[in-house]
Amino acid sequence: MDHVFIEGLEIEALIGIYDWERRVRQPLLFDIEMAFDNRAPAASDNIAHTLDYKAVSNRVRDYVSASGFGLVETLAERVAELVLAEFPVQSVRLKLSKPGAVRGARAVGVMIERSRAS
Ligand SMILES: Nc1nc2c(c(=O)[nH]1)N=C([C@H](O)[C@@H](O)CO)CN2
Repeated sequence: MDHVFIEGLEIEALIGIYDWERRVRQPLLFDIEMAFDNRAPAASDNIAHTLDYKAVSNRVRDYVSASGFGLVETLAERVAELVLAEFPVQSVRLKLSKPGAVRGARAVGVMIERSRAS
């Protein structure tokens, strides 16, 4: 299966379980891989036939910027649900990184993969 991907999408959000984290926005990084058959857009050279990575990026940015969850698990799940519900992808693999959250680690976070119920 082909994929369309978005790598290193940086979005600031309210995220975290500690009191101080409820008062400041923190940077998050999203890597998103979406299963999508690219043969139709390749044949037509028409953006209308693609899974438009810019449209997905804008939608994810709007959602994440307005969110305020405690756990990265919750946010990752909601973003995967949104992508599956609003875009014609078979499945989505999502890595959510929270840079600088743990001293000594470049980033921490979660990776999930979700498929459309068939
Ligand atoms: N599995 C998780 N562990 C932790 C989370 C989380 O969202 N998922 N969150 C925190 C704190 O918010 C942390 O990021 C602050 O540095 C701790 N562990």
